[in-house]
Amino acid sequence: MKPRIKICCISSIQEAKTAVEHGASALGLVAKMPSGPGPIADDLIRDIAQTVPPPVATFLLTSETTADAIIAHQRQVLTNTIQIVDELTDREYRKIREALPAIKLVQVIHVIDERSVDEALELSEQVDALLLDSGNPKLAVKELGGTGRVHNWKLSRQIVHQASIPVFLAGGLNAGNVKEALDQVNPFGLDLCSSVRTDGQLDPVKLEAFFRAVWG
Ligand SMILES: O=C(O)c1ccccc1NCC(=O)[C@H](O)[C@H](O)COP(=O)(O)O
Repeated sequence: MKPRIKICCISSIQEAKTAVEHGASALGLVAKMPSGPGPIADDLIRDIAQTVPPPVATFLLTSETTADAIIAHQRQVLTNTIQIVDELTDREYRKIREALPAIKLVQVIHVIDERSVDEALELSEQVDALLLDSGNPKLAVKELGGTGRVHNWKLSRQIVHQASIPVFLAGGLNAGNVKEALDQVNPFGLDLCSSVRTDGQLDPVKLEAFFRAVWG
């Protein structure tokens, strides 16, 4: 099956249109974060999400860590998917589902060591998909994505093989390494931000090269 491609860090209606025209099946809209190149204002997330045609998914990337705050955040921006980039400290996934039954939930796992595999498999029971990324939530200034770094794909491969829900691979993917990533990890989808940008703007030439590298 052809891997789905999610283009993240979308920062304007025009970038959303460009990514969809190239074949993106999901767009990432990054809200306030402790670090990283992608955040935009909630009003802009809402404006962009409203222009995206079905069946393209709109992911709100939220750094909120409680169910109540995440529910309130989605209600401000009205995306059809929530990507939780940090730990949901109260583990109240069910509360989010009850409040927002039509909204899909994606949990990010920052793949660091063997414990990340256990964490991923445990949380896979609670959400619709996992996204494996290369951040580090333990740093004084948390890194929750957009690092441009790859992580240990052997661990990601274990998660993909053992989880019973779709898994996206993220972290430092580019046109030059994506074939190897697909061979090693075999994810349902790919997610990327840094490598398809030039001076912070989505670059159609880099986007084209990435899609060509994946789909031929
Ligand atoms: O880009 C950011 O600023 C960011 C900050 C915090 C969480 C997520 C963020 N970006 C969104 C993504 O999910 C990226 O696509 C993902 O981390 C991969 O990024 P990259 O390694 O740059 O391709």
